[in-house]
Amino acid sequence: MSSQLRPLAPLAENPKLKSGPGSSNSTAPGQNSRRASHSSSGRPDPLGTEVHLSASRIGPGVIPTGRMDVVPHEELSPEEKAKRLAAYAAVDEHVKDFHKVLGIGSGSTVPYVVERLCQPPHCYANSDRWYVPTGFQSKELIVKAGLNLGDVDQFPTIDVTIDGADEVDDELNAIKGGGACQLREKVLAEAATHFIIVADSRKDSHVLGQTWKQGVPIEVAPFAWAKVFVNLQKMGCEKPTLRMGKMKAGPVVTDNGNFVIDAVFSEPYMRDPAELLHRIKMLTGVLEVGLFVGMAEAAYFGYPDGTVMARWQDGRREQVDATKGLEIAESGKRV
Ligand SMILES: O=C[C@H](O)[C@H](O)[C@H](O)COP(=O)(O)O
Repeated sequence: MSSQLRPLAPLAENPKLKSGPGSSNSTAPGQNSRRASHSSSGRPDPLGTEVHLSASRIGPGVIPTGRMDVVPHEELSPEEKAKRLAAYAAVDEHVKDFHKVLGIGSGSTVPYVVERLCQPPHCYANSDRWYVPTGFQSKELIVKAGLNLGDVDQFPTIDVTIDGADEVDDELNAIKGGGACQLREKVLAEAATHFIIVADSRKDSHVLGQTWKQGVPIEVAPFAWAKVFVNLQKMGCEKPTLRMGKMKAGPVVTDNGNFVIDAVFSEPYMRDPAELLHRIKMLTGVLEVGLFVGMAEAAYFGYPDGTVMARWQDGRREQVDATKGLEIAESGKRV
């Protein structure tokens, strides 16, 4: 029977693959053939290396349009409107034309960040700008919007990272990782010159743990999860839980192939997030903790009444105008 089967052509001899995406002969849409070390702005690639082809465009059937469909603002729920307004305000206040590398966070608020970045005036800088994702979801957002996709190993210094949060305290410390992205998110937050949080008003809190009741998300090496679990209990964690998948038997597996333990700590622990972070991180098997302490420069909270409150690390609070991009959002046009 095997004699009837024709052997597959080696990849290099397959004419279809020779000019296909990812081939070294191909000139895929967008920036595939561009060397980051010689960008049109003359800005050098931080590592002086050629951009990886795989980093430019991904996914079968993905057509980078450079455009995004915008849902008319009036069609959104009050919570979604609040997220959009917070995202628009943060982009308008913190992203400048000269910022050439942006970090894009994860969650349900961040799509509005990308939406605004695809609108005037920000979109005019996009051909010469690189976007670094914090996980699968934001990678998809970047690719589908037709933006230049980069990675943190190409751009270990990022101009601005904008990300969501599960809860933010009075000092802008945050719980993150509700979507299990905290490891990459923290790397991109740390790599950023400016790390900005966007959220709706439900995340605006005084002490961590007051509104986010499911605990601190901790990414752990799979083989070590039970050991970390027991050590968290010994440390005083009231209720560690191995996060389980939905529509999947077994635990959630992160974009990095790890597990997540959600660890609830009582208020005295949560009032000193720096100490708690340090202690959890010292447990062998822990890869990253979803406590972002002293990292955010500002946080933008959208309220259901259409206002946006910006909070700063020095304690300043100010209401900001978030309506600049709404003309486009209200029309529901493609941008
Ligand atoms: O792992 C996920 C992230 O930390 C998210 O940024 C966080 O869960 C907030 O997400 P959302 O904007 O959906 O509230």
